[in-house]
Amino acid sequence: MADIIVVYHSGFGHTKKVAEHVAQGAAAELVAISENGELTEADWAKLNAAKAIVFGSPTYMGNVSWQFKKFADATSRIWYNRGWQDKIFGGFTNSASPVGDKGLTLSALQTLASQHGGLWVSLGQLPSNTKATQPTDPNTLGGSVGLLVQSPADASVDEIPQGHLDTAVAYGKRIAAISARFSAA
Ligand SMILES: Cc1cc2nc3c(=O)[nH]c(=O)nc-3n(C[C@H](O)[C@H](O)[C@H](O)COP(=O)(O)O)c2cc1C
Repeated sequence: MADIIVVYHSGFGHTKKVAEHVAQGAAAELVAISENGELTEADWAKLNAAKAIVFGSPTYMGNVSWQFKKFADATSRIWYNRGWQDKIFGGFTNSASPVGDKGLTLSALQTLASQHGGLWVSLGQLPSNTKATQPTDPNTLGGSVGLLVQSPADASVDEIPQGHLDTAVAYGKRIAAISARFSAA
């Protein structure tokens, strides 16, 4: 099984695209939360065996999607048994507005990781925030807690700004590098 799992929900494909880029950077396996907010038993086994878990959700109405929340609540038995204690965690969200209350979603992801006794990986990248900033630059949304991505409301899945996707790959690489440091020799 893969050392790193990116578990995500995506209603319309944009967050899936972000998840694919995080997974590319982390050499991770993707696990999709279904439209009913569920995982297969095989997927749960992958999460339980992973060294690192990366949570991904679109921001819907200023928080995670209900499907992601259903998944989060379904981890309560694992929480009780401390099944994910001391795993590495990261998280990302994607939404239409540059801000769009994405911070609340990231905070929910970080809190979920913390409830499980996890070690949270911040974004670890400087913001691109000068007048000269271009859409191809990294971290133009200035995230720090985790990865923020904007998919403008009229953007197709193929129109997510490249800089945001590059930032996703870099975040995945950081999670993999930190995970490797925590691996038993
Ligand atoms: C029910 C719903 C609520 C949304 N709420 C927000 C929001 O609070 N902030 C925001 O910036 N975008 C919001 N959006 C836009 C989505 O975050 C955006 O379209 C995102 O790319 C969807 O990702 P997905 O294709 O993975 O589902 C909302 C969209 C939907 C369908």
